[in-house]
Amino acid sequence: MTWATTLAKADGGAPPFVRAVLESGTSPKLLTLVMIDDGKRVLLGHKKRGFGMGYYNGFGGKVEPGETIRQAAERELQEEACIEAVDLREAGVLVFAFDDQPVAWEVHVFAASSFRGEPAETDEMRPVWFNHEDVPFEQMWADDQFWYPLLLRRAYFRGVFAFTQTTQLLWHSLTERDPGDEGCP
Ligand SMILES: Nc1nc2c([nH]c(=O)n2[C@H]2C[C@H](O)[C@@H](COP(=O)(O)OP(=O)(O)OP(=O)(O)O)O2)c(=O)[nH]1
Repeated sequence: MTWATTLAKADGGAPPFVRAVLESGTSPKLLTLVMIDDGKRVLLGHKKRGFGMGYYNGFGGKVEPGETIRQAAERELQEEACIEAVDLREAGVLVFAFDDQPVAWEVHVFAASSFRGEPAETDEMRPVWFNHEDVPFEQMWADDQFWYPLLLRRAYFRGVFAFTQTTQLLWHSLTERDPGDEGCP
């Protein structure tokens, strides 16, 4: 997570708990998030249970043992929205540090513009299309408003976000990157 540590030192520096968790040597918890964006509208799910309940979000969840991050993204999209992405691409990576958790969350964001199947409501999500200009940020995670513009213009992004009380955003640092560029941000 070298890039995350570098970002944590940028923009005035993250709260100390962020650097502590990033430099602890403990592997982050890996999660996925799939955004369906047809160029004019995004497909979001209204989360019915669990972490982030009540928020609109893309589809995703924890990476299970034995699967790749991409396989996890495909599985979660099928499980939560009943669809299969046709042109799934890596869109960015978000690292979340919470002041009450010993490990960081590393969320791998994927995007697709087309899919097979018909989005359907599941136990976890109720799918709803939103025009780009109507994305309901007031009913979404507080960090989303910062990286959505990059997602929608298909710029690869990396960000580090610090939360307290689970949902209150304290600090963030975000960078736009070329996915093939492995140098420092
Ligand atoms: N947009 C956005 N998504 C986030 C943020 N934080 C965060 O965990 N997510 C995403 C990543 C995952 O897709 C999802 C959380 O995963 P989850 O708890 O639903 O995982 P899961 O489906 O494996 O869990 P479960 O229902 O089996 O318990 O929320 C955030 O700040 N913004």
